[in-house]
Amino acid sequence: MWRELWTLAARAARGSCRLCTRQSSGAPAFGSGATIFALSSGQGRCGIAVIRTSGPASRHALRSLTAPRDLPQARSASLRLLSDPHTGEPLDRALVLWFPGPQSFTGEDCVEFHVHGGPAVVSGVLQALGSVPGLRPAEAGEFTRRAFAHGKLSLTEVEGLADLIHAETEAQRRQALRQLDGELGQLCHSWAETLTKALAHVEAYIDFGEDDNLEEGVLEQADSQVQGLVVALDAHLRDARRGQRLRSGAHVVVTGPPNAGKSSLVNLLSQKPVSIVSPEPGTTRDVLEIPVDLAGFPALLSDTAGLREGVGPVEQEGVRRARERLEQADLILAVLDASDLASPSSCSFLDTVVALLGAQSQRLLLVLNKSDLLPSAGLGPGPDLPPHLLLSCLTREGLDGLLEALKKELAVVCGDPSTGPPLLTRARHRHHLQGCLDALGHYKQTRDLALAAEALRIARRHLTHLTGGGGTEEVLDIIFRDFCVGK
Ligand SMILES: Nc1nc2c(ncn2[C@@H]2O[C@H](COP(=O)(O)OP(=O)(O)OP(=O)(O)O)[C@@H](O)[C@H]2O)c(=O)[nH]1
Ligand SMILES: [K+]
Ligand SMILES: [Mg+2]
Repeated sequence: MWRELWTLAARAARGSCRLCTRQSSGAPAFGSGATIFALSSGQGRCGIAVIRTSGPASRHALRSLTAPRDLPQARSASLRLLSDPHTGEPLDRALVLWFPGPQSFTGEDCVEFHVHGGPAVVSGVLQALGSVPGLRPAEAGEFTRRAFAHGKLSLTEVEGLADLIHAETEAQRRQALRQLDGELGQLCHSWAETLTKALAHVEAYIDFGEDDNLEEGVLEQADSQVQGLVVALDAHLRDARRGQRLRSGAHVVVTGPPNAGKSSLVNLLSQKPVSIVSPEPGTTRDVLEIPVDLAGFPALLSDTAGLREGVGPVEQEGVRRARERLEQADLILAVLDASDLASPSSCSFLDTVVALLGAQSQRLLLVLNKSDLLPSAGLGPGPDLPPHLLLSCLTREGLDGLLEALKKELAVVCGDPSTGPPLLTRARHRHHLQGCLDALGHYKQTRDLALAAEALRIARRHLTHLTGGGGTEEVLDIIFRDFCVGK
């Protein structure tokens, strides 16, 4: 239905182009080009829906729908009767907000209509806007794109905004807000400034190297600036993709011998019956993945087949897949049956998998499940155990402790968005930082000053591209594709 509304509005907008009358308001408008409009709040029946416009005809659109009233005071809400500009038919009693540019989200003249969220009201207002000359429906991400074009947001801030809209966990929200605040962009700007200084020194030496007036040691200064930058960039790139994990989820893999309660744990953590649980060993055979919010961090939780040898070909394939998945894990949840620690399958799991993964320093939490089956004295004498947590999937005892431990581990794996330097959340960020670092490598190697200067320019260009300066259209298209219509 929403698509139909949209087509109607688009048609109304196209119709108005044929009639094309000039803007009647004599006041100078801020911004240029077409004026766009869209439903900016979520789709579907709701209490209040927000429709907004951006562009020079916003003022005219507001006047047309609220005639004969004056423009409301800038940036404060006013109650107005909206009616169709052609038929005069009342559409809704709504709050309207008038944001004259450049003090608006896009930097252009903008209007927000906060209307009642019924489909008929929304479609009526969209159609009315479509019939105002100079207005057309917005494309996906077009409001944000205009904000970027008018210097209201840098590219990393745009990405932060997209992430904020899509954020599903607390940690993602914090990270997105920091990026929206421009922290990563500011860091890149300060790095680019360092490079500009170094470049100025090298160029001065090229131009006036023979000149006695040139202060001593200009080249050495440039070298030490570059060296400092290399160290900083290196540290950022070595953050081991934490920011990307925070954006797209850490891989958390549940493993253990058959029947330890792996699937029970996956169901408990995801709060959904995603995996089949049964008393029969070998129930899970394929890798089962589910995105979850683990203690505020985004994770992709994988349930896997119980590890054992000498079973049928199907289960063996499951075991092979489980091992493969373990290699890609950011964090492993190793599960054992606490009441069955002396069994051959538990011992073999502890001796091989847990010991091996520990030696490879992969992050691992050992969970002893079914604690409800233990005698009241707790774990009896048994094998020497590495640090572990006791849990009962059945009674949920120990769940809080496990979530607390998961939170600590995931803060290491994903980076803690409340502290520390801004994280690189996208492959694009890494690409440009690596490009910058490579160019600085060339700078250090070459003995030719002209080539050294060029290397500094290339390095600086990578940093500028990262924040969207001189960005190519394709990059912009990819980034703005993440947005929905109305944003
Ligand atoms: N008493 C008790 N039983 C549990 C607990 N957790 C799981 N179980 C039972 O243990 C059995 C095996 O549980 P699953 O979750 O299927 O174990 P699994 O490790 O996924 O098993 P496979 O997929 O076959 O390797 C089921 O009968 C569960 O009900 C627990 O905390 N306490
Ligand atoms: K089972
Ligand atoms: Mg299972």
